Amino acid sequence: MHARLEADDAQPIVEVNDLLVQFEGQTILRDIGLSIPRGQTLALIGESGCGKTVLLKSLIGLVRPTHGEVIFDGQNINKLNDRQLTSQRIRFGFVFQNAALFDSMTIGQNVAFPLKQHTNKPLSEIRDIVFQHLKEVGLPESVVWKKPAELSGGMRKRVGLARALVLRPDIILYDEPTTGLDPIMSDVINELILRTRSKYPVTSIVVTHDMRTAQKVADRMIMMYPAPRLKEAEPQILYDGRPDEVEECRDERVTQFVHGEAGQRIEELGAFIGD
Ligand SMILES: Nc1ncnc2c1ncn2[C@@H]1O[C@H](COP(=O)(O)OP(=O)(O)OP(=O)(O)O)[C@@H](O)[C@H]1O
Repeated sequence: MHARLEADDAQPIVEVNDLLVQFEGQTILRDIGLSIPRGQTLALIGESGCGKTVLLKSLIGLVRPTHGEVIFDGQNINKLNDRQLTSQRIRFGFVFQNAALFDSMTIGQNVAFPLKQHTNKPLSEIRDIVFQHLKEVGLPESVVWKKPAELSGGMRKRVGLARALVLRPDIILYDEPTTGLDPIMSDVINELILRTRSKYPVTSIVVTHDMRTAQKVADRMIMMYPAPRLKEAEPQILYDGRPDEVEECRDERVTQFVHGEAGQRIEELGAFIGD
């Protein structure tokens, strides 16, 4: 039993092999190879439109690869039928950029929603789980009767995190968790990502444009580059390493991105400011 557990732990939770995704002949992802060990917190960075969301959607089977495969917990998700896919998808928790709460429901109903949809737990237990998770993300019990519109952006994000956690996911996908928040609330969210990881044995993928978030929460950082602008045979992942070692990367596309410098891009975009 013990040996089996060790073997399972050694197997990456996600493996992407030779992934190619094209839409109407346009290549968005090419030759992506990625192995994510269990428990890792991976920050995924890269400029707008480089394919981060398409990669996340590929991981959960919402985008079908043109070529290659995605293995989730030992199963090729591209070979699963709809029912099997749904049962795998509930092992993912999503924290969306805009929290994606149901406006017509109360906060309590929002957090309870996945439990009602996917479990047969009695209402009293659901209630307890909702209160416990609101507490974990630092929200008072009184928010349970409020509607999302009555909460600040930071509070809504925390409700989104509580909702993502109630089914005890194996993997959490955070989509730009700090976008639109002030620096203090951004740090609150970063702390919650870290605390979630230390409390639960969860694997996390954090899509972010915020270097402070990447450097604070992640064990590993990957920077993607838009496929159409790559040189032939160049890998699409330009950086794969520790966030705090990114300064040592020799590729100036990486360091410019990290420092927020336009570099060559201003010329490539054909931007014109009269001189
Ligand atoms: N279903 C689709 N059909 C056609 N093109 C698509 C589809 N989904 C995404 N794309 C294209 O794929 C490219 C990558 O989009 P994606 O949303 O993954 O970028 P991103 O890196 O997540 O950007 P952002 O940081 O702005 O969210 C874009 O050019 C987009 O227009």
